[in-house]
Parts: sequence; structure tokens; C-alpha cells
Amino acid sequence: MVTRVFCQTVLHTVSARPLRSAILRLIPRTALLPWLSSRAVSVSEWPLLSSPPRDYSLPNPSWSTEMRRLYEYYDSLCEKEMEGGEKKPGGWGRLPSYNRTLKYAAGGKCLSKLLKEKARLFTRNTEEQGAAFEYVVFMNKSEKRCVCIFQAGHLLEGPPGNVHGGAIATIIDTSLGTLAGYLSGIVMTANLNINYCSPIPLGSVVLIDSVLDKVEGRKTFVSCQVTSSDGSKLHTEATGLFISINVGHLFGG
Ligand SMILES: CCCCCCCCCCCC(=O)SCCNC(=O)CCNC(=O)[C@H](O)C(C)(C)COP(=O)(O)OP(=O)(O)OC[C@H]1O[C@@H](n2cnc3c(N)ncnc32)[C@H](O)[C@@H]1OP(=O)(O)O
Repeated sequence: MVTRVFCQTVLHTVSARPLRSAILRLIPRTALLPWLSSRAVSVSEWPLLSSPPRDYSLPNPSWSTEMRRLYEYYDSLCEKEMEGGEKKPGGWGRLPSYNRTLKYAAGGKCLSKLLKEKARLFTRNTEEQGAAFEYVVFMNKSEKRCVCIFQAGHLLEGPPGNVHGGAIATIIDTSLGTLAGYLSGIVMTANLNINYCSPIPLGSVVLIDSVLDKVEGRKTFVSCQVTSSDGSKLHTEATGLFISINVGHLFGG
């Protein structure tokens, strides 16, 4: 608590960037571990944002007509506040996506400076819209299921004209990890099994439909299918095992 307040105070009161960085460098990282370990930060707490960040999962000019059509379809299924404060039930919700969630979590601004300041979420590390991973995840909590709409950009080439298998694994890990994290809190991937059934053309839009299979203690088992946007072609299928961890595990604890 003391460390957190101190960091926030430094960031809010010391305006000179070099001085701020120098002061923050003096705080031993290990001093933050007890606070991190004692605080089970669940995904549902992440929207406590300290400043308005860019949400990468919102439509941008690089999105194809098909990507927008699917976005609008799932967005129409989302719970929305209607006139008079009533909520239109939908069961679905869109998850926001930032290039460094830590930076925008409550109290995370100073932590993001202490911990590898230049780090960026792998799937959101380019500002060039449409060049790499364009995606949005819609979650259905009651069905324990999520759908990721993914448009693969030109930087993801593997076989000529098609998406690299590692990029497909990345978006699968992201989708399954998002579902497992949403349902079980903070998790890490322990195992991924992927069957590549048919190539994904660069520039195309695919759906990654992920479901929960079971939870056994710290183990969350999930699986997904990657299909063409109309569901007629199976591109990839995968299963994943995610293990719940204490936040301290991320810092060598
Ligand atoms: C909104 C979101 C936005 C953000 C959206 C962002 C989403 C991105 C998601 C990306 C996620 C990642 O890429 S994570 C990065 C890639 N993954 C990693 O680097 C993980 C490296 N591995 C580890 O740190 C560790 O091995 C762990 C945490 C996975 C497990 O270690 P541990 O905590 O010590 O647990 P341990 O006792 O070993 O295992 C616990 C139980 O799981 C079993 N177990 C462990 N590993 C395996 C395994 N590979 N296959 C089968 N079973 C396993 C054990 O047998 C045991 O079973 P039993 O005896 O209890 O029955």
C-alpha cells in the first residue's frame, strides 16, 4: 500500500520525466512483490482504468466489410443500457484490448514504468492498422464461451499468401487464454495442442470459437475451432490447458 501510494505520488507530483524515472528506479522491485502477491487482481477488475487508453478492439479503417459485419452482429447481441436505465439482455459483452493492460489498470501506471517500460502486448505491438493482428473478442459468460473475430494482416505471412502457423498459434493462445482468464482469474498457458487443417489466406477474416471444457482445481481446460467467417471451412482446432497462478509467479515468486 505504502509503495503504491508512493509511486502514484511520485508520478503525480514530479513532472520532470528524467527525475521521475530516477526516483522510481530507486524503489526495489522486490518491494512491490508482497503487494502484487497479496492482491489477487481478477480480470473483472481490469476496467478500473486510470486514464483513457486506446482500445484496439474497436473498428478502424483497415477492417474489411466482413470484419465489420461480424463485429456489428456480435455487438448487437451485447448487453446494452437502454433509455430509462433498463438493460437490454444479450448475454454477450465485448472485451476491450490495450497494448499494455498493466499501464491502464488502477495503480498500474507506475508499475508499467518499473517493469520493462517498453514492453507491449505481442498482438498489439504495431500502430500500423491492419498490418498484423486485428481482432476483437466477445465473451458470453453464461455459456462460458468466447468468439474472437480475427483479420490477419500482411505482416503475418508464413507460406506465401497464407498466415504463419506461429501467428495462428498466437491468436489461439490469446483467445483461449482470454476465456480461461475471464473464468478463472490470472492464468498461464501450460499446454497447447493445435491441428492445422487448412491454410488461412492473408487478409481473410476467421472466427475463433472457444469453449470451456472443464475446471479441475488450478487447471482450466479449454478448446477452440478456427473457421472461415461463414463457418463452412475448418482451418484449425486446438485444446489448451491454463494454470491459475499467483501474480507473484510472474515476477519469479
Ligand atoms: C482480458 C484479457 C486481456 C489479455 C489477453 C492476453 C491473453 C494472452 C494469453 C497468453 C498466455 C501465455 O502465453 S502465458 C506464456 C506461456 N506460458 C508460460 O510461459 C508458462 C510457463 N510455465 C509455468 O510458468 C509453469 O509451468 C506453470 C505456471 C504453467 C505451472 O507451474 P506451477 O504453478 O508450479 O504448477 P505445477 O504444480 O507445475 O502444475 C499444476 C498442475 O498442472 C499440471 N501441469 C502443469 N503443466 C502441465 C502441462 N504442460 N501439461 C499437463 N499438465 C500440466 C501439473 O501436473 C499439476 O497437476 P496436478 O498435480 O495438480 O494434478
